[in-house]
Amino acid sequence: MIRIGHGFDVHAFTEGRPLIIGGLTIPHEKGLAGHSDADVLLHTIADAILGALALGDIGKFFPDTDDAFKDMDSKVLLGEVVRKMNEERYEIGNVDAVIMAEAPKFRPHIDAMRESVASILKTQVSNVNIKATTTEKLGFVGRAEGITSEAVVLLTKMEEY
Ligand SMILES: Nc1ccn([C@@H]2O[C@H](COP(=O)(O)O)[C@@H](O)[C@H]2O)c(=O)n1
Ligand SMILES: C[C@@]1(CO)OP(=O)(O)OP(=O)(O)OC[C@H]1O
Repeated sequence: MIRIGHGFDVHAFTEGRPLIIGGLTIPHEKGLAGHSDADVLLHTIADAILGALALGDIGKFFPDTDDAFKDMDSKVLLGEVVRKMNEERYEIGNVDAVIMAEAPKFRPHIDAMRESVASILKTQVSNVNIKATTTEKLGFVGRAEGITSEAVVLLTKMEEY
């Protein structure tokens, strides 16, 4: 049994916060605004997994009106979604994600990001692909107002012994 899910998220740039993407702090002059640490990539992957399981979205489980999730580490958030996925007896088949940002350049960080995401997802690095693109200076991403990300995940049913 396999299930597919799609995730999408956007966060605006802001001064005075670190840029945290894929669980890593990426050197940049601005970070992202959010109720949590605003890790747009991990939120996207969490939403894709919840989508595949028809469980809704991250706002349902981690409302941005709840102080408990203020400045939350999104590695914990995604870890909790992975726990729900395993509870439903599913595991990651593969993930393919894209980060859309005018800057910074993510390519030097992609391998470390894949390791970080794979470890949270409890899967092999070869099951995680992360891409980056600009939007050729078009739109809010092109004006460097924020970062957006999309992902698709395939989940596979765990073998029963
Ligand atoms: N924030 C980004 C954006 C892009 N890259 C890498 O550059 C390649 C070319 O991007 P274009 O948007 O000009 O097509 C892209 O394929 C990525 O490898 C990046 O690292 N960080
Ligand atoms: C993660 C949560 C909760 O702290 O906050 P944000 O960092 O604002 O992220 P978003 O992707 O807008 O939605 C999910 C929120 O509930």
